[in-house]
Amino acid sequence: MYILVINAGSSSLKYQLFDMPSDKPLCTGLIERIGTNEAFIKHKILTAEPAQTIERKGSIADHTAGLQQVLQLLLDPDTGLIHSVDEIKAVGHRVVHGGERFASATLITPAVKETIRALFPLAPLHNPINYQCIDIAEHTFPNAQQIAVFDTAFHQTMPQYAFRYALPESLYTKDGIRVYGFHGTSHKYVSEQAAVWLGKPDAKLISIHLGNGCSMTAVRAGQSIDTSMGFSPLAGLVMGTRSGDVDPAIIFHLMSTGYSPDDVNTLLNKQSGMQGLTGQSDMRDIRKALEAGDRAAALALDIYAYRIRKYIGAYAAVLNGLDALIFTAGVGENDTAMREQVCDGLDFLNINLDSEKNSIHSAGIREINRSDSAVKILVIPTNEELEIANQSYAVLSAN
Ligand SMILES: Nc1ncnc2c1ncn2[C@@H]1O[C@H](COP(=O)(O)OP(=O)(O)O)[C@@H](O)[C@H]1O
Ligand SMILES: CC(=O)OP(=O)(O)O
Ligand SMILES: [Mg+2]
Repeated sequence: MYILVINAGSSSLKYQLFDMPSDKPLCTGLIERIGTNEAFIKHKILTAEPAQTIERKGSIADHTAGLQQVLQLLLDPDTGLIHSVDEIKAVGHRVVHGGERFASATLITPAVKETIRALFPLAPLHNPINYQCIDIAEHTFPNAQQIAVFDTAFHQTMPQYAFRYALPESLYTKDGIRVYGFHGTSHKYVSEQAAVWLGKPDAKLISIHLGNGCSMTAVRAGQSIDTSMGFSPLAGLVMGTRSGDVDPAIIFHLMSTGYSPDDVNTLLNKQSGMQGLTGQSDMRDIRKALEAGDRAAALALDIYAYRIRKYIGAYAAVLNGLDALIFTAGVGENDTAMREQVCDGLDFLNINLDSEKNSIHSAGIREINRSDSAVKILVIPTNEELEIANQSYAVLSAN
């Protein structure tokens, strides 16, 4: 059975076509820098021998335009993997915010769509895009089942003392103001891989997802017990364009100087983080700036790494011990220097990185700690699409 998975992030769209239940990927693709004139699509056909890659560069205005190009590639008379839309039996969608309603994946009904829409204000960079992708997929594949897999679901195991803010109770009970946490599909996937790698189902883990959005999760025995994003994906670590943690009083101060609520929202979500500190949000560009001697880039990288180290300390305390740190997502998997900087000076926690192992790139799971390090340091490529395909298949099997 063919399941198409659509993973729309804030600036990218990733997709994979799987033959389920064998987990076999037939094609995989990525669109990056959506919303710019330098967008590009990389579409890899894995059934060809050797694998064939089709690349296109140019302007892609938004996720809708991007997804339409993906559908053309899938249905292309020469290189397409499907000849009729009905070959795809289900479409699994990443949906970032599921509120408290969804602790697991679900079939998309009009009521589910309405809930996703009601959560737009809480995930303004994500839920509207996820909703658009669902609309397009329903239209393009009218006979396929549509399934939503939520970033928030994995974090529904957090204890109340971790997910509640110190605010009047009615703001939680009536208005749903609490920590939800995000990137749950990725944290779940890599923490399960780590537990298998360690041979320890009850492992104490800190999962560090560093993409455009960045978050960390403390995982004990396969369950999320705390996470760095909060009510929205704006809290916690320094990100590509998001500030992460700031003193809320800054917001009132800005508003007293003439910022509107919308201005502050745009400032913190789109003009802050690495973008605000350096003028660029993509870590590869920031690394180039650093090489060229840019002092703002050096400081921004220090702030980015320092924030991660603070959360490692906090989560080691919350877990009362630590078996492994996991680095994942674009920056976590690829940025050797950032992993080195994060782990430097954590030897009191028995976290000891091996610089040589850290600098070797290879596919699959890698252990980059010294052999005498009590805490393992793992690089685990995330695969949110595979996790979404598996959860979607499970939903279909149960219905
Ligand atoms: N080789 C690399 N070195 C450093 N950063 C990288 C590298 N490859 C990708 N990245 C960074 O990873 C980030 C994107 O990560 P990704 O997980 O794809 O994000 P998202 O899913 O949020 O779009 C970008 O900041 C990009 O610069
Ligand atoms: C929730 C979130 O921040 O997602 P992304 O990293 O894909 O923007
Ligand atoms: Mg992502």
